[in-house]
Amino acid sequence: QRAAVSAGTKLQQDSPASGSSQRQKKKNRVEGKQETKKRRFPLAIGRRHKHDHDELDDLFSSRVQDPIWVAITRLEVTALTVAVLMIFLIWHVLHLQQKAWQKTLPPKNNNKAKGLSSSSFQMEDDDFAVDHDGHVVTKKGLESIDLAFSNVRLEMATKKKKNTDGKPRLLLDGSIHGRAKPGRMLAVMGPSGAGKSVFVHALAGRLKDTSKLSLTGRRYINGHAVQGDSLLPAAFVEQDVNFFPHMTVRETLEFRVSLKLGSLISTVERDTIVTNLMAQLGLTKSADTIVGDTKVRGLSGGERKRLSIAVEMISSPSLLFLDEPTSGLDSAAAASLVDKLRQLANQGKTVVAVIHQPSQQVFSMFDDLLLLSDGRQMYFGPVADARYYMERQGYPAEKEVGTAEYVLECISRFPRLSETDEDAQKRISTLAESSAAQKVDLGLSGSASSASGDARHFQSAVVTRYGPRASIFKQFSLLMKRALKEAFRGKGVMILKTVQQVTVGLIYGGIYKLGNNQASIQDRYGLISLTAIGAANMAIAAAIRAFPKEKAIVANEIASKMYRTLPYFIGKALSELPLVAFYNGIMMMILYNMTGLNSAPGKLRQFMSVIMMHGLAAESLGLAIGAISANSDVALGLFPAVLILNIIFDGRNISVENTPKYLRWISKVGLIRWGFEGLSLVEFGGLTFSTGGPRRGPVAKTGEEALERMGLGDRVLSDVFKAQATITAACWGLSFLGMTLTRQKFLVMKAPKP
Ligand SMILES: Nc1ncnc2c1ncn2[C@@H]1O[C@H](COP(=O)(O)OP(=O)(O)OP(=O)(O)O)[C@@H](O)[C@H]1O
Repeated sequence: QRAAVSAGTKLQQDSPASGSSQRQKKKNRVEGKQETKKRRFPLAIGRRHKHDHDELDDLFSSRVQDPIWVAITRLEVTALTVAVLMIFLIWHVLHLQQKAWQKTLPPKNNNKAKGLSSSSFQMEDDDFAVDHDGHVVTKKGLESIDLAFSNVRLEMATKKKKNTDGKPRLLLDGSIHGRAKPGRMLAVMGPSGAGKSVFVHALAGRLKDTSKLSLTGRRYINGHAVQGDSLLPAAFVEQDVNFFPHMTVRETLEFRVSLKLGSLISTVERDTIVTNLMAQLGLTKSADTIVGDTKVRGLSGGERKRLSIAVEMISSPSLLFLDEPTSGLDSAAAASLVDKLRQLANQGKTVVAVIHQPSQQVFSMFDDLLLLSDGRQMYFGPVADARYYMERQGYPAEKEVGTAEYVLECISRFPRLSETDEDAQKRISTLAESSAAQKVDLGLSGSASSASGDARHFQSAVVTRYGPRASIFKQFSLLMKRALKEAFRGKGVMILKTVQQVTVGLIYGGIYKLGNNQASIQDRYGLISLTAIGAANMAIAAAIRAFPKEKAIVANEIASKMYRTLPYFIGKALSELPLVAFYNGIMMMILYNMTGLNSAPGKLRQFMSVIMMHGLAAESLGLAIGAISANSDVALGLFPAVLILNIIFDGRNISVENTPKYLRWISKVGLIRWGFEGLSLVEFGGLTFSTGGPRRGPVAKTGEEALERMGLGDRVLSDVFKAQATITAACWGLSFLGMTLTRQKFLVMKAPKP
């Protein structure tokens, strides 16, 4: 304000006609108002017709000398206001979610801790109890689960084509029946493509819902029929489990325990649970090793599998499904892993695992066996009886082989020695018929056949009913911390991106030497355009490459109700900010110092602000593409089209007038255009050019004239910031929507038609 008043007075004093005629006074008043306006809106430097260049320079110097003005410029005020508004908005949205979350919690009076101490404690809750060893156990009679199943049938609709009749394909034929008991391990085995994986997913209620598949069958828990709900109260260890690669084993477990058990436990209790889990699954030695992935060295294959079991054991499920837990492991590692499963079973847990080509040692650790071939059941019963059963069916072993190898050979669709193709098919059909006729005690209680009210009983006893136990704010803080750790620990990626930015900056810096002749106008536009395209390209590509993989992990975590989409997404978006600022800042500093960009006071700050907002908008667009795409291939496929559209409509390559009307909106949302315009306004604002040197088009003496020629005469920098903020916000919204809409849904097992 002081600067405005003094500059206004100065203008009045400097005016040659001050106090002479009324008309002149009026003119002075108008000019004074315009000047005041310019002082209030210093970012409106692109308005060439509103001021002349020298006055702007004077005004700038006077402001720069004023410490208050230096400290609080419109740019900082705008940034601060936006930041405060965003924090308020985020807080408000999280608060609303927190309220909704609280409604889903069990009544408070059941949620209490007893006799808490660091070494010995017990907590009680509707569904959980934490015992004195720090193990979390489920309650309500589900300490053990006896799971029976019958008539499991999975159909896939097919289209009628030349060589198909359009009949549905049977992936599981409806003959499958059996039982997994507490304290026992059931192995599901069969040749490749037999339907083992789809069967365990269907049984656990984890088969991804698609319109093509329909699933029927019956499941019973402890003798009671499960109705309707697809997800069983069980842990499921997928074949390929992805973790955040830069987190250590301990951090991964701490993160999950904190989210799953939230306010039920203190930090000391959390640590006890994590220590016990690591000891139980033989991970203590690797506690501080990062998990790693195909690119980052970390845990061994066996350790990673054991970690994936450990994270599932957090809520101490009584029933555990595993899809090929030994695949990719050598025989010693496979035996060690199955031994850990054996120990869990010995504690009373029910274990169901798909096992592919086990060694005899691994095979003999299982109690029961379900054999499948071509979606049909070949055998269900104790492992110990399998060999005798096959021999009784008339298929004796042709040579000295272990039972695992022998039974797999019996159910192979390929001919055995001295068999024709027809014989092989007949063998499979005979075994399928015999097994369908096998009597299996499903352990049904009297009420089992009724549409059981008890079904509700076990649905209510699982972690899935209430969702995450950590409050929304706790979820947000844990997720934000994880995202920041991931971002800053990926040193390889950080170094690579930094080198990339420095290299590109040095290439531009080595080539562009901007003088002040007429040719330099074109050079400036060229450099600015390349900078805007390069920064957008790097940020979008990086987000597209990294996000779909992360989305797959997050989708699983959200499906297991560890946390909600919103706190994850806000944490993710905010954690990106520091690195986006860092990478774009490096590039801008190099260009600013090497190419001779406009170095008037305050310009560097404006360059930095525009390029950082540009990087943020590009990163958000990358996130949005990743979020709406089914996988990284789709996202990478969309990338060139999105980038090309952004480049075409960057404001230089096609005029608005010649753009088809229905495409004009693209230029409004094209982030490269706004990046280009923002950098141009900062660069050209206040420049003067000599009239010499080669040129294209008419002479432009000032930066404002050059801007006018590019059609940017009326543009102001605040328009650019508004557009960049809007694009960022819209992309965040789209990403959130994409993540919510592409959330995993599971196929419900319906009762078979009578
Ligand atoms: N979501 C799905 N939609 C359609 N078909 C599917 C789906 N999932 C699996 N299939 C088909 O079902 C059959 C059985 O697949 P599944 O993955 O269960 O076999 P598998 O016995 O586990 O084999 P492998 O040991 O090789 O993993 C395969 O022919 C597969 O193409």
